Amino acid sequence: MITADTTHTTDAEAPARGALRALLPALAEHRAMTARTCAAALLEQGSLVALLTLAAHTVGTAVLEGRAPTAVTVTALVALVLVRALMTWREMDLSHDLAYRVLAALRVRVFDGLARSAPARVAGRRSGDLAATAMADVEALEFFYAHTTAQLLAAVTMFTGGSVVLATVEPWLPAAVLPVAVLLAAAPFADARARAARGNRTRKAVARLSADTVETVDGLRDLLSFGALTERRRKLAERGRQVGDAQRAEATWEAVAAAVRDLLIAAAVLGVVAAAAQSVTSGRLHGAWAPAAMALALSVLGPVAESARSLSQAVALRAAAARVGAAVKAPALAPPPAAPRALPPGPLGIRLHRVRFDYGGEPVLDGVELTVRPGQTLALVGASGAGKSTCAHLLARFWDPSAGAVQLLSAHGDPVDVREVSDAELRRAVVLVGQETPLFHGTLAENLRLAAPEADDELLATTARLCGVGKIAPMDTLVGERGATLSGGQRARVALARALLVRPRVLVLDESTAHLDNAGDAQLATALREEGRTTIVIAHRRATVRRADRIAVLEKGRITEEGTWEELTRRPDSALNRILTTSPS
Ligand SMILES: Nc1ncnc2c1ncn2[C@@H]1O[C@H](COP(=O)(O)OP(=O)(O)OP(=O)(O)O)[C@@H](O)[C@H]1O
Repeated sequence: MITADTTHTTDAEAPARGALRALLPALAEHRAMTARTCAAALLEQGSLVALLTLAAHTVGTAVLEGRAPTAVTVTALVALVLVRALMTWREMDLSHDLAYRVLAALRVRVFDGLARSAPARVAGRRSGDLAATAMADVEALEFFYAHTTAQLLAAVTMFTGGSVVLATVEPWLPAAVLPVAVLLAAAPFADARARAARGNRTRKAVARLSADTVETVDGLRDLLSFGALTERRRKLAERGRQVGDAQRAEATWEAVAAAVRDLLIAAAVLGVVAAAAQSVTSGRLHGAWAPAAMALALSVLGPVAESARSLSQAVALRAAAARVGAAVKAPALAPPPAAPRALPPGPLGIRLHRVRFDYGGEPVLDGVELTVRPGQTLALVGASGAGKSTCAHLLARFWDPSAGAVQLLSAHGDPVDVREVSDAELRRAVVLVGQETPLFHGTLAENLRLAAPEADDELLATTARLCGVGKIAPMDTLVGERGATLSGGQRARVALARALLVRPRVLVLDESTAHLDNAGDAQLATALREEGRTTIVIAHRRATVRRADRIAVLEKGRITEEGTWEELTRRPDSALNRILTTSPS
């Protein structure tokens, strides 16, 4: 059973808290680099804190005591400036390097997740939406990996160290900065739910815009011929506005949060100034420490505020993190066997045994019983929506039946459940060719070799000739994205040749020749028959059905009729005759 995709939250809903935490283990795979990044962040922040504090103390001493700074002090200040500059570069370089490495691995995992759950889960979702998860969401997480963890660690360390120094100078000075630091640190979590929900709204809006844009580009020809471009443009503009509105709402709240942060820091610095002034006037503190304490407070609170801002932004990324996490963890809908069984050698037959299947609602297949002997060609016939393609997808094990079994039969009739066969062996044994088999941007030869990269030029040429691909264009011709430079019939020929290169023992043709004219269909049928493999042909064309050794009719989720063309067409009231009345010749 295939259920609807549940990885998405509604617009207003905040995604689960754990979504961001789940991103952390990816850093563990780059422990050494994470440690170097943290060290660089510590040195970057530490050098600035030391520089500002020492400079303020030096100026205070110069003003109050009329003493010029010593050579050691000047050297220390210059050294701190250099360290700060060096570490700013180093920290940025390392944190981005780390983030890009993590993202590169994450992109592969998202792709693996999509591949694992394809096509069942993918079928229910729009390609633009999937592209948004694979690209935009992963990209958005760059901020989390490059600007959050190391900086937060360094900010906490600097603040703790700075508080200790302040306490050494004057025991109650930290009292002015501590409450502010706590408030700054708590702020991102105070409205985390609302912030995550706002982030979710933005990501949803971006995903919808992406899905509509991809659909528009794909369907440009039809939109143009129906004169529907203006309406589509209006829809895209509306989607763009929705993205803008969602982003504006985020920016507005971010601006308010920034103002509150600045206010808190200013209050803390004023508190430190007041406390230091009090201590200086009462004689407990040397006057030079007043500006130094102020500089110290400011320089340790700055990174805390910056980390609070980063955390706030990271909270808004929960939606992206949740979508990426769901894609990475997507379970396999056709899980691999624990102990794979080898397929018997020789020709393979097929048996669908009491197969039931549904897409989450009413059963599409409800006890299908069908056997195809090794080497036989069977035409599977049925009205539109009867479940023929679903049978084909079960045979290719895109997904598994909810009851019953899909089996491959040895020449002696011994069955092997496709669930027991390794993915690699099954892909070599059973090949499905659909009506809209996509071609990829590249040459004809590259498209043919997709399924059999090891195929040599001779085999390639023979197969291409067999399927009439040789007449289309030279093998090094670029076919354009999705085979856009080829006609429907030419694409069908390439798709069939590509399938034959695998030398499958079972070939499932789902309306694969529907784009061909009758002569082309007949020529390909001859080419395929010569190969002598077991074939299931799903077709509406009368001539294609007629050529099969046997014909099975699928109705109401079951095989209701089976026999040869002569047997089934002899009876005027047969289901086949009924279906063929509305089929092309
Ligand atoms: N991914 C899917 N999710 C939900 N329902 C689906 C999905 N794919 C197919 N269906 C439904 O399952 C039923 C059988 O579809 P299927 O494509 O197997 O029919 P078919 O006999 O191949 O039709 P056609 O001859 O028009 O290609 C239809 O009602 C269809 O709407």
